[in-house]
Amino acid sequence: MQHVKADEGMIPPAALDVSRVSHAYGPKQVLSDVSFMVPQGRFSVLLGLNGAGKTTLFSLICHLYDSRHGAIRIFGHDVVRQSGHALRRLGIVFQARTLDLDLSVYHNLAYHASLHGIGRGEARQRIGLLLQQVGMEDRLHAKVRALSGGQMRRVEIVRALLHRPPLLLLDEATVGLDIRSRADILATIRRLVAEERISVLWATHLIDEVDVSDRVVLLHKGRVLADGRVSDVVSASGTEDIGQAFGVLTQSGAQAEEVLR
Ligand SMILES: Nc1ncnc2c1ncn2[C@@H]1O[C@H](COP(=O)(O)OP(=O)(O)OP(=O)(O)O)[C@@H](O)[C@H]1O
Repeated sequence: MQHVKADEGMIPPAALDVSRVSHAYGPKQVLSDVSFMVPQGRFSVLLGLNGAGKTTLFSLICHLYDSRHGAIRIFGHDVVRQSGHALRRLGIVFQARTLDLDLSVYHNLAYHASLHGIGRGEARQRIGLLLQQVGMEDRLHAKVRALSGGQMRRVEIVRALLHRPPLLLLDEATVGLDIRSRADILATIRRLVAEERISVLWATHLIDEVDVSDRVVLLHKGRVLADGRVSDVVSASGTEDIGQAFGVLTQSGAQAEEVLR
């Protein structure tokens, strides 16, 4: 699979370019030579079982840890050497909830906006607009503690988008939500991609969150087994759908890597 580099002439850089990244916690190797790209303005899925290494990868992308092996670029900016340029283009929703339950929706968001140097007037406007986009404009002054799990996730999505990042990463954003809330959150993000042209990497272990028109990166035990359009991954694995492809690839490991990369 060909990976286009950011500095190749007229070709626009990928929103996210992960190149040959490895990571170990002490002696435990959790990512091995991981490479893939997230194209601009598209919804891409990072699909992997629990423990595949998705959260570790996200931690490296947002520079919580140094990636000592390999390189990560956001719109062509290296997250280690040009972290300011790279990280201001990135919004992230972590798996664990991180809102202050005792503050209102507005105060949680306004606090975050001020950390990004967004003035009070602009922050108020932006918060209003984004809450409207996620269908929560009527909850501006509600205490976060009073919100449902799905509503809290929406507030976290708004918070991640306040500084207008062109790339949004979401780590198991629907975990712990009921079926209806899961579908609503996913639809909201897909609409943002279609209407605002933001680039999204959606990490999940749930196959039913993958659409046939998506791009998918299949991560298993710290290795990328497949990377490309869902239809290509499915046909290259000789199966009928991404669920079957996932099953085949995760059972046949290295052999599958030969077929699909
Ligand atoms: N701080 C840490 N120290 C040691 N091992 C860790 C640490 N964080 C994660 N791991 C291990 O690294 C592997 C990958 O974990 P990671 O959380 O990145 O996977 P994941 O795909 O996000 O799974 P999940 O959805 O369950 O969080 C797992 O075996 C996990 O136990």
